[in-house]
Amino acid sequence: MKVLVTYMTQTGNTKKIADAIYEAVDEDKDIKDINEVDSLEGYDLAFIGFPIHQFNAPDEVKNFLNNNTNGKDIALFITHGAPSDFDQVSDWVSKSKEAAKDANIIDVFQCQGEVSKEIMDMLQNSGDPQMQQFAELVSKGKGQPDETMVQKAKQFANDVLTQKKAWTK
Ligand SMILES: Cc1cc2nc3c(=O)[nH]c(=O)nc-3n(C[C@H](O)[C@H](O)[C@H](O)COP(=O)(O)O)c2cc1C
Repeated sequence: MKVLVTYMTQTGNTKKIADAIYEAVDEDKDIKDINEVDSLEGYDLAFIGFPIHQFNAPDEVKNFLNNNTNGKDIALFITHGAPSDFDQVSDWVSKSKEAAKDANIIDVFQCQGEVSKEIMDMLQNSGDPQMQQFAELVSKGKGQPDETMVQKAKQFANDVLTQKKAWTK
């Protein structure tokens, strides 16, 4: 089986999870920035990771999912500034999955990722109480994804592979 791990990252959080997944995969495997991937041809399974931007997958990721995942077995991994159990996270995940609606999405991993200082400053200085409240919420994610999350991501990768193998038997 040939496996691809591909990701978009700006500050390294999603790449940290990508590296953990790649390490856990005990198959013929590649890891690539999403900008280096032209298609999923030749891969039996792709793990596709990205951060949430403005409550959704970034446009370039949505385009990639729309254009490349039709009929493919994929698993998504998503990082965001909010805590994992924040009630809006499931909405953001659903919206992201919508962009890959013609894929077979085996599973989705999501976790908190520390928000860059630039974004924190922007939220704090916005003058918008809702944004400032959000800044307070995401400030608790300093140091995420941590080692516990890295281990969870590895477990996720193993579980996805087990499911994929069960189907292709
Ligand atoms: C432009 C921008 C928009 C963001 N919007 C959200 C958001 O809507 N919800 C959220 O929880 N985090 C948001 N974040 C935080 C990132 O999703 C989070 O820090 C993520 O882990 C960054 O991943 P990366 O280091 O791989 O780029 C945003 C970050 C940026 C830069």
